[in-house]
Amino acid sequence: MNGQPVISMRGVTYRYGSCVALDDVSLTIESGTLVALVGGNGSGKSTLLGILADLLEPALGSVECRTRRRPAIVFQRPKSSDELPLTVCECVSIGRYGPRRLFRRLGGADRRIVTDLMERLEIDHLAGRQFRDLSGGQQQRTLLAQGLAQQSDLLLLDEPTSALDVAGQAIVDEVLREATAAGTTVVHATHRLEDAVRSDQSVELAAGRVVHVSTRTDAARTATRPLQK
Ligand SMILES: Nc1ncnc2c1ncn2[C@@H]1O[C@H](COP(=O)(O)OP(=O)(O)OP(=O)(O)O)[C@@H](O)[C@H]1O
Repeated sequence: MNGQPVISMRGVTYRYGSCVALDDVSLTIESGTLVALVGGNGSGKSTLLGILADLLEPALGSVECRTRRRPAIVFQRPKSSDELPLTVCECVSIGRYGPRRLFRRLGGADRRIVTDLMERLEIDHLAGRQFRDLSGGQQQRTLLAQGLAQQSDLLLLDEPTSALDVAGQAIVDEVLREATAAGTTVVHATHRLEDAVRSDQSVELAAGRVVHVSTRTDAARTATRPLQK
């Protein structure tokens, strides 16, 4: 099903009180692609992720999300992260509890998924450490593993590599590529130009509006169209 439109947004506007965070945004995202949301501080990237995650309700416009599962969203730094006494392994395991299965016990298959992801993101040696005691980059890899553990077909990431060193970025790039190759659609907000260049589609926001979209073909990335008024 790769290449099918999985998200269609039409004329989406979102306001925080009098602040217009998204202004008449239209966007189509295909399944199995890596999409970068780029733009300066306050341009609307996190708000757009919140809309895609169905956490925020647009004031105007429509959002059609043809995913089979609930989207997985990974925030930069959840507010609870300094309070909850969770180990890295427990933190990743949270991704295996669906909304209605909070009190079920994890089975062997769940534990294997958690272990594999910790190995893949090279945090397995930190499994027993407290999440709140980790460095920023180690926390980001743990939260990404938690998002991937949900095995959603739509993964939404808010600046997943902002605290990572070069080796960590390479690991995450590879893991995200594997995820899209397996059919997962990944949308990530980023300030890094190289993330945008490596993505299949790059969506640039400024003051809540989409000002440019570019897509990458196998041969090269081509600027397709300046968007909107
Ligand atoms: N909870 C909120 N209450 C009021 N205004 C908000 C709130 N969250 C965001 N905004 C405003 O909405 C606009 C878009 O913010 P958003 O966080 O989506 O931008 P961003 O591109 O993710 O920024 P950054 O790169 O700094 O993370 C900004 O003007 C911001 O001040």
